[in-house]
Amino acid sequence: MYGNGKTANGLAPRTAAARLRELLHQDDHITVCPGVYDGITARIALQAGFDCLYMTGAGTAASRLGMPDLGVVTMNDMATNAAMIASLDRTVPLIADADTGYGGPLMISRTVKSYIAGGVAGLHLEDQVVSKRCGHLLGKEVVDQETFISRIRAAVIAREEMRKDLGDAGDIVLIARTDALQANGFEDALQRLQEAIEAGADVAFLEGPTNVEQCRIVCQKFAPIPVLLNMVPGGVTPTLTGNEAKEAGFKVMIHPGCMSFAVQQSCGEVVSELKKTGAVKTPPGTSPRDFFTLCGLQECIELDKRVGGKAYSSV
Ligand SMILES: C[C@](O)(C(=O)O)[C@H](CC(=O)O)C(=O)O
Repeated sequence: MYGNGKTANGLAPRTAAARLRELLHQDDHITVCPGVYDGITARIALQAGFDCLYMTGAGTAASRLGMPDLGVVTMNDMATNAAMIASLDRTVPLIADADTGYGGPLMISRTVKSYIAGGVAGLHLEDQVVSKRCGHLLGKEVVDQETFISRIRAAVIAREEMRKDLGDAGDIVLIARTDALQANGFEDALQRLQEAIEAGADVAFLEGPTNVEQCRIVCQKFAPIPVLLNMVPGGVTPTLTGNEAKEAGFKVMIHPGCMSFAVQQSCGEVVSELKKTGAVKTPPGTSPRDFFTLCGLQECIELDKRVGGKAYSSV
């Protein structure tokens, strides 16, 4: 950024949240976000040209802790991971899972502020109990509606405080997620989302709709408030394509498991081959250079050159 408040291309800089808000309010458009959880998966998704990424909590728990999505990750695990991913390409907004907010209202405030400070464009906050689980597992428990709304209020106030200090850079898109459908039914889940929107949330997220009719109803009820669809393979929601989800009325669709499940499958095959034969079959053209290029090798070399370095001139 230059002293006149403009970027190198002469345009006013846009914050991550502003970019996400723009995507969410485009007519006849659904934003499809791959679920990423580390530097490699984020780089792969960026290279594929997605205009928004999703940081999955399940993937973060699995990749950072080797643990299932059962509420084991802490705010620091999540905020650090989200900030790293958001930093890889500031022009591509990141939506990050914030689970239950990791505690009471004071902790939720701290979580929201940490995500904003890390450059996250949007986060979702849910109404499961703190010992939560993946929304597509059975036996979920939710907090009462009043507690859920106090979580949303805590997030809204944290954002207000950040905006007061930082202006637009203090903004973040708040996505209210309810898991109440499984235990309390559809009407209760809709009511929870309604109150969350009234409390200042920007996007509604009904976790685990079990049929397309529920999808259509939730989108119709909240329009023009954007509604998010969580597409989990093997989960409780019927599989919809991007177009089908758009037709149902969704404005944003996350695929949290798309990378983790692919890694489980493809790495599983590679290591079982290695175990069996003692050799690894790599596709032709694979090399360290190729892999590091995915992770910004060229930009690193350029930076070193710009400061007069020659360290990588013969890499
Ligand atoms: C969206 C989600 O919160 C996530 O962690 O990515 C999970 C997805 C999953 O566990 O596969 C969810 O609760 O739906």
